[in-house]
Amino acid sequence: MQENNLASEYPLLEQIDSPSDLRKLSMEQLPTLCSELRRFLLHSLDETGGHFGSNLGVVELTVALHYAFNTPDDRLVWDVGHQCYPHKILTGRRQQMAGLRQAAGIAGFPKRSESEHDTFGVGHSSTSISAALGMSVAAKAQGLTRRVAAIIGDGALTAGMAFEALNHAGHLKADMMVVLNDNDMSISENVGGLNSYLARLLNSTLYSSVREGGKKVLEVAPPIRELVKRTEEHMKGMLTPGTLFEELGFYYVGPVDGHDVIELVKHIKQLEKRHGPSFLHIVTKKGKGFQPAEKNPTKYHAVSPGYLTQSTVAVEPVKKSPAKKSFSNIFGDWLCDMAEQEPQLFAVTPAMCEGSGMVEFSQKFSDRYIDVAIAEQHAVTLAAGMACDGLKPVVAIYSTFLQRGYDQLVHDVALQNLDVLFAIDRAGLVGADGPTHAGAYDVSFMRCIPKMVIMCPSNEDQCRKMLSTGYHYPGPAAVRYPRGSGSGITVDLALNTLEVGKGHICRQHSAAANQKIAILAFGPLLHQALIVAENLDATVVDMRFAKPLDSQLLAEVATDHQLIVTLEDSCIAGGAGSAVNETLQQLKLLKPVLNLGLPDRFIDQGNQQKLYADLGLDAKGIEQSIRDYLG
Ligand SMILES: Cc1ncc(C[n+]2csc(CCOP(=O)(O)OP(=O)(O)O)c2C)c(N)n1
Ligand SMILES: CC(=O)[C@@H](O)[C@H](O)COP(=O)(O)O
Ligand SMILES: [Mg+2]
Repeated sequence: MQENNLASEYPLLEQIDSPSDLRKLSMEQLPTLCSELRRFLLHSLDETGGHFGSNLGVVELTVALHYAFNTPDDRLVWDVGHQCYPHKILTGRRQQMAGLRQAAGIAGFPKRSESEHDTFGVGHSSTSISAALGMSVAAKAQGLTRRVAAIIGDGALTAGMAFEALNHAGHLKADMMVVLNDNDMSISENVGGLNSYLARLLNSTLYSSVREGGKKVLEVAPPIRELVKRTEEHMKGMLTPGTLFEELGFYYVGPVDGHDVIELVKHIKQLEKRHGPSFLHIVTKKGKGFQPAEKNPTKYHAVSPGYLTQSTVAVEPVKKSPAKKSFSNIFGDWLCDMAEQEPQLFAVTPAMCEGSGMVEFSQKFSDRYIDVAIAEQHAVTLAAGMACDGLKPVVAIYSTFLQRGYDQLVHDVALQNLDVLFAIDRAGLVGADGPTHAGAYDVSFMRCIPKMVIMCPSNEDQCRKMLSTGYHYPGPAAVRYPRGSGSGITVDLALNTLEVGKGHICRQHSAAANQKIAILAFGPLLHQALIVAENLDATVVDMRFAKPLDSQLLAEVATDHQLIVTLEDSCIAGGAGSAVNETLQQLKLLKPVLNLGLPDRFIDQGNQQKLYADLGLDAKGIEQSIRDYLG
């Protein structure tokens, strides 16, 4: 976006390089600023793509918070952080929006190293209340009168962690504000009793009018304040029970129109004077101001570049239609096919139906489809319970989000050897979402769990076979596959299985090979290994299982080769390569081993393929590493 265009198109917005500039505006100018900001977002995201509906929905809220609070000294803590673009624009990063979610550009989530305004790094949901409470505790300990607010969506509020924090904040009577941005949506429709409860709160006009009446008097006649307050409390007790949030110790205000920026500023200013925890419940529309997104917020949760021109015609956001099926689609197809013949198959998702490729299953097998909301821990233990009593649960979960359910995986599933299949999507690097969403650690954190079977498909066909293998394996099993598509290989539609713990030699070095090198690949990087092998005349083994490792094959290969190279799209620390090292030691086969995989550091966002290339995990880089190792 050209800065010289901004002067004419965004006259107010271009005056704002920090929230202190924003605070120079009059209240009356704020609605105009909001419409400029919304327009800016629409155009900026047309160039870069990114999270969409949530950002359009929080324009007024973001302006109001920065206007009412003295940021960055006061703290704003965003939950998930996918709605932080207006915040980034108002905090000096307007021009950097052109590089949003790109390599060397600004991140798509709040990031402490990027700005003092990003008070807490995030990407996973439901952390904001805990973090804000921590900041409130710190402010008190240091004698600071700092205001702190957590901004959380109705989806993120469904996670246990959010409730743990509410419970504690009420107990501490902490000086903090929770702003609930209720747009009645998660990525898909929000589910659960809490969602119904919020809807009931919206409908209880009686309660709102009592509170509204009370507030008006409260502002004009201080002596009557206590009387009104007591009457209000009394009425609440008589007419409706206190809200859940009041019961937890919060002063609740709402529901408030989250698109009325002036009202929002007034409410926030009122609340920030109070001591103790307060709860501002605002109602917004996901995708506000862009009709196709308002109508179809799930499709517009995130967009690809170029959505704007075409969606005004097509109403659907433009997603590049890939010729090849993604691994998520391969999983979704397998799920439907397996469910046809297995009546006890149930599929569980923690709020990631679309991303996990489960839309068709959710429609065809609605009675066996379970969206637990954003509740990964619960998803895993729910599956454990189902497995105890005769069902065959399949938990579809992103690698990064399984981190949330780790104790449940160990203690509730594996320890009891329960028959649960984990379909782990987004394994490896994911690209634009960056380090918060990288599926880098699952092999390492699962490998140490007794009884786990861990499968790493190198292509789509193998992925399907591994899903069937894991499904029939009578214990905890995981298949981990990457974001996006594979090579487009034809998939055998039969529901065949593989032998557990068996690898496969794909290519043998020739008799004339100078150095006998064996590349042991775990997962989709096998294709890069095969290219390298042509140049180096190496053996290539598709190991398939990170656990149990094919130690017999490994022993054979180690005996016959001078160098073993392990290759994986997960972190080397404790990964599949480490399993090879350990096994070789146990077998007393002390061979030189070169472990290639994700390095022991967090990898920033960027184009997925390019990131792998930059890390030396494309054919060229792998060959170079091997040549360097051999000296
Ligand atoms: C622990 C975790 N699980 C799942 C996700 C994926 N995710 C990102 S945004 C989102 C929906 C959040 O809904 P809400 O908080 O209501 O925000 P909205 O998108 O409606 O603005 C989900 C499920 C995540 N980021 N973190
Ligand atoms: C913010 C969040 O956690 C999700 O919206 C995530 O960005 C989805 O990622 P995919 O695009 O890989 O489904
Ligand atoms: Mg929501």
